[in-house]
Amino acid sequence: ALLPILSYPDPRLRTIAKPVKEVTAEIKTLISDMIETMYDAQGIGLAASQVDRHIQLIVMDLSEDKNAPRVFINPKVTPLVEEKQPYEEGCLSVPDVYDKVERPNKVRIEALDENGDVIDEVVEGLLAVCIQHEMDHLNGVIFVDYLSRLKQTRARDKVRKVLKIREKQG
Ligand SMILES: O=C(O)C[C@@H](Cc1ccccc1)C(=O)SCC(=O)c1ccccc1
Ligand SMILES: [Zn+2]
Repeated sequence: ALLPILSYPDPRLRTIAKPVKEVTAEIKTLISDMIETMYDAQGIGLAASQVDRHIQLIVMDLSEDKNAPRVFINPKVTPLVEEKQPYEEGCLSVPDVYDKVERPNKVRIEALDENGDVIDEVVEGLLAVCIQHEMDHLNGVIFVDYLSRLKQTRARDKVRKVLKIREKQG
């Protein structure tokens, strides 16, 4: 089922997500709903925080054909390089706002997948950028927090406009 995505600056987006204790049937349903919602919103990632579920769960799909979803449960991300690179980021909770954010572009991901199996990978490039963006969501951080006050104000105004237009479209 499609889930509503919280929009910036909704305070619920600031909630700190709790670890997942057990991958229950309910969580498996949430995982498939999040994947469906991510594709519908044309995203490459989605954190449970964005659908108002405050558990440490991320879904991502960077594939061309949108047919290779990845699930990360209780993820831990460790930067492997000091140097930060800028990348033009967007966010499904801040629609139509894109801006450069500097992040390390090589990280280690330790997590569990949807079967409870261990994931321990070194990733670079967009995958590294995206997993850090999603991890931020689980810690109540939104990419606009890294931008200037002026850009944050513009982002708020932009989201308000986009939501009004979407409401009219029904
Ligand atoms: O809000 C989210 O977490 C999803 C977000 C993930 C993300 C995209 C790009 C850089 C960092 C994190 C999106 O999917 S935004 C929409 C999108 O598909 C996209 C935007 C910019 C570059 C590449 C993809
Ligand atoms: Zn986001």
